[in-house]
Order: sequence, then structure tokens, then C-alpha cells
Amino acid sequence: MNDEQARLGQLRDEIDRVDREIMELISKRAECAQEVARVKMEAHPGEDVFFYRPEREAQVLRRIKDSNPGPLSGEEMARLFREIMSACLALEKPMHIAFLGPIGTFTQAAALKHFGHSVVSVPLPAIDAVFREVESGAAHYGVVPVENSTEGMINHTLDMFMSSPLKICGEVQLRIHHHLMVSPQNKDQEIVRIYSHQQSFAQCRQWLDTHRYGVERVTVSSNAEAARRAAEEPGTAAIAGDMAAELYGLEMLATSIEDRPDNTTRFLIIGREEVPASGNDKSSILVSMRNKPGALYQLLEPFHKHGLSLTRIETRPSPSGTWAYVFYIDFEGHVEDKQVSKVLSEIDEEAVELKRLGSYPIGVL
Ligand SMILES: O=C(O)C(=O)C[C@]1(C(=O)O)C=C[C@@H](O)C=C1
Repeated sequence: MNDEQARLGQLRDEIDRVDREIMELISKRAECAQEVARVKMEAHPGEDVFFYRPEREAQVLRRIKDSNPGPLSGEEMARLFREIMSACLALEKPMHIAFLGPIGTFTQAAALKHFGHSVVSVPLPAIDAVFREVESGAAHYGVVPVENSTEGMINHTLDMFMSSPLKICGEVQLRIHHHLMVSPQNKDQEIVRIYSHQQSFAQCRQWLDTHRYGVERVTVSSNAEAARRAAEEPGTAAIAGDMAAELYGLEMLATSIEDRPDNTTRFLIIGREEVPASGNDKSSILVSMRNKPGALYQLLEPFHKHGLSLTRIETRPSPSGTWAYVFYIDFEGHVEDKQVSKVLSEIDEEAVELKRLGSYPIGVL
């Protein structure tokens, strides 16, 4: 045995020993989670117990990120703990998560990033179907896209909140990388058609105009559907993400072709109950004001007066004649905070209608 082999042998023995310790500790943690489930059930016999605690998960992940000693990055360590917590929660109660499908979409990637892989993920064909699945109780939570840094708001999601009783329970951001991909059998063929979702075409417009000018672009219902078609049809390619490429065994012709290097989509987690404060939260509301001069000023003034940061304000057309404008507003803070309740009661005095969509932890991962 040479020096290298001897040294590698020692290090691998050490890794085996550490792995055993990690396994014992993870098992201990899983037993604690099982005990937590027993305590929750005993305290609420016969009731619908909420095993998933978004505020607690955000606190755990923040603590891990902040106290991580390295050499792994804080993000990487939090990702590992995300999966451990996901497996612990599945022991308490397997969670059903509805998302805008089909399998292989960026929304599924966002759902797994937020909840970890130990959930039952339920693909649905449309944003309103995700809302319905959660409203009916068939799924515990849902995941829907709400805004993209290149293309702006996903209005369909915003409009759903006007009529839905669901609450926003969390948010997750995903860096979106688009790739041009083909079936390995079609690799050397000329591409005459590219399939993708309309949002992805929009996010890759300049790249396409420069590198695939004149090739037919066909819009389909999702990136995963684009990948499925490219896998079957000779002479075609798809623009989609890593998950779809893997699912349909496609090969990349060009990677990360999005026009903006920071292309990011924000997704919302929707559920049936309100989330207690986690210590670093955001809130969302829908407000309709009377159609009179100074209405927007009246709406925004309480935020300034009480020192609350707005993170987004969007105007949407009213669904009925009585609503002149509907504003969708995100701001920092939780409804349990004194400042937030002051702002909301001041807005309530002036507004035609104020709908609290929920307070939820600012995305950690
Ligand atoms: O603290 C709880 O209430 C738990 O159920 C434990 C635990 C965890 O594994 O840390 C699991 C699931 C919850 O979503 C939050 C935390």
C-alpha cells in the first residue's frame, strides 16, 4: 500500500465513523419530531392538527444558515437541513402539495425547494385548479408562481386571491435557467420548430432572435410539455429547465439562455390557515379604494407614517363595477406586529374593501 492509499484509507474510516454519528443524531431528531406529533395530537384530540409549522421551519433554517461554521456554505447547509426536516415532518404527517404542473415544471422545483423531497407532490393543469385542490382540503398546501424578475407579475395568481379564501403561508424564489434541448436521436437534425411556455419565450427573446432567428416558435402550456414534444418530434427542440430535461432524457444544445442573468421567479405557498410570526415576515393585502383624487396617497400614507417598507404594489382591474381599483400590496412585517395592525386599521377606514391575504416568513432558501 502506498502513502496515498494509506492516507485515503484513514480518511475514509473517519468519514464512515462521522456518517454513523450523523445517522444516530438524525434518528434522534426524527424521534423528537414523532414525539412533537404525539404532543400536538394529545393537545387537540379529534381536531385537524397542523403538523407543518412554516414559522418554525423558517426559524430553524435561519438559525442553521447564521450559525453554520463552514466549509459548506450557509445555503448548502440549510438545504441539507431542509431535507432532514422534510423527512421528519413526513413521519408526523405526509404532506400533499398541489402545484402548477405537469411534472418537471419550475413550479415543482420550487415546491421541492420549499418543502423538501419527502412530500407527495400533486401536479395540476392550471393555477385555479391548484387553488381549488387546497380549498377543498384534497391537498394540504399549494404552490403557484406569482412574479418573474424579467416578465413581471403573473396576473392570474393575483386575481385568484380576489375570490379565494386561501391564505399566503410562504414564499420561495427560484433562479430560472432556461436551456435549449433536443432528443439525443435528433441531435444532428436541423431544428425547424422550438416549443416552450410563453413566459420562457419572453425570458429568452433576445437570445432566440440572435441565435435561432426565423425558427418557428410554438407556445405550449408548460416547459415540461415542450420537453415532452421535443422528445417525440424529429426536427424540434424545447426551451425548458433541468428537471424537464432529465425527465424526458433530452440533451442540451445551449445552456442558461435567459436574457437576464438574474432571472428569478417568486412562488407563493397557499394554505387554509394563518401563520404565526417567525420574526422576519412579510404580509400581503388586497385593497380597493374609492375612485377619488388622492386615493393612492391615502392608501400609502399609513405605511410611511408607521415606517413599514413596501416590497410591491400592483394595480389590477376590478372584478366588479363597485371596485374602482384593486391594489395588491406586499410589505414587511406581520399582522401580529403593533405597527402593522395600526396601518391596517387606518387603511380599513378609507378603503372600500381590505382583504388580508396573510403574513408569512420571508423566504429563507
Ligand atoms: O416543531 C414542530 O412543530 C415540529 O413539528 C418539528 C419540525 C422539525 O422537524 O423541526 C417538523 C415539522 C414542522 O413543520 C416544523 C418543525
